[in-house]
Amino acid sequence: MTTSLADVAASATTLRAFLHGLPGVDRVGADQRAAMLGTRSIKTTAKAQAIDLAISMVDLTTLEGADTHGKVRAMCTKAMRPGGGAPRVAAVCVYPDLVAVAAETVKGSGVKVASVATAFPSGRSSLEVKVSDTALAVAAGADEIDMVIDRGAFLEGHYLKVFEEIVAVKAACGQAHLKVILETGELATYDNVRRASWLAMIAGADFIKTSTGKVAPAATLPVTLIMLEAVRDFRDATGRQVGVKPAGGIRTTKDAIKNLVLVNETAGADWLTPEWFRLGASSLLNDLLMQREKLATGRYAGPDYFTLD
Ligand SMILES: O=C[C@H](O)COP(=O)(O)O
Repeated sequence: MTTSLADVAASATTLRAFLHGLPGVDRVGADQRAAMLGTRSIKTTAKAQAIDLAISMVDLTTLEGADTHGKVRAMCTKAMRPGGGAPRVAAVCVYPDLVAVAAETVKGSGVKVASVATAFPSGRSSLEVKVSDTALAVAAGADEIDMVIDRGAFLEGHYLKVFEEIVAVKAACGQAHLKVILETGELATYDNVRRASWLAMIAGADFIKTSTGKVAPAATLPVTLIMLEAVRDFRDATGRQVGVKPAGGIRTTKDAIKNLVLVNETAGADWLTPEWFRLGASSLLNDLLMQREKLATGRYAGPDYFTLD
């Protein structure tokens, strides 16, 4: 890379020139490669390991207006001890006002608390509100902040505005990790997914995340593939590793394993840990646990065995 990234973000013009200078995404190629990797089969022993790895990468999520303290506590208990000897999940993900309840429940377990600050899911609020939303969530005990980008500004080409918001939210995070949600289902093109990925990483994202789970399409394989290519290329260019989190619509063990194959074949094995790859999902964990049980015993557990998400 001939220009340093500090120079890239020096002005709206340089940032725009850099993002529009990224190679275009071959749409057909990306769709075909994702489809091809999605059909790879894996051996039974590898499948058992893949299921446990996937469980350890789950950001177990509840993001409903009707969420209660009781629901969040129950979800946290399941996150810490999914049952049957399965590993704990990576994190629980909740709205900011429920961070304190989650943090108290998972304390000392190693399960992180993530929160969707910044006027999630639309992001339609002032920067002051977004920064304060973030700071309050961190003060309440959030280890990770999942912010949404301003898709309106991005689609109008106001990249510096999006960049500055991410920088401001990152500053408000302090020690907490920042996941930047691109909401790829609203970005219209794969080229935009690549541009938004780079924009977020240049601005300081620790993770890039596909979706809020409130917009369709959410975490499609081609979009995750493009984001994995972006983090791989960003590390080659800068030496800094950024994580990836597909989220929204990932419900089955099959979906989870397809994602793991994609990670391995695209970004590489360095990303195959919960530190660098997460699966944001509200109902995936139950299917992973059921398939795990099936592999271990040869039969599915009864319907009452697992708590419903
Ligand atoms: O961040 C995670 C998503 O909101 C979860 O979406 P989901 O309910 O489709 O699994």
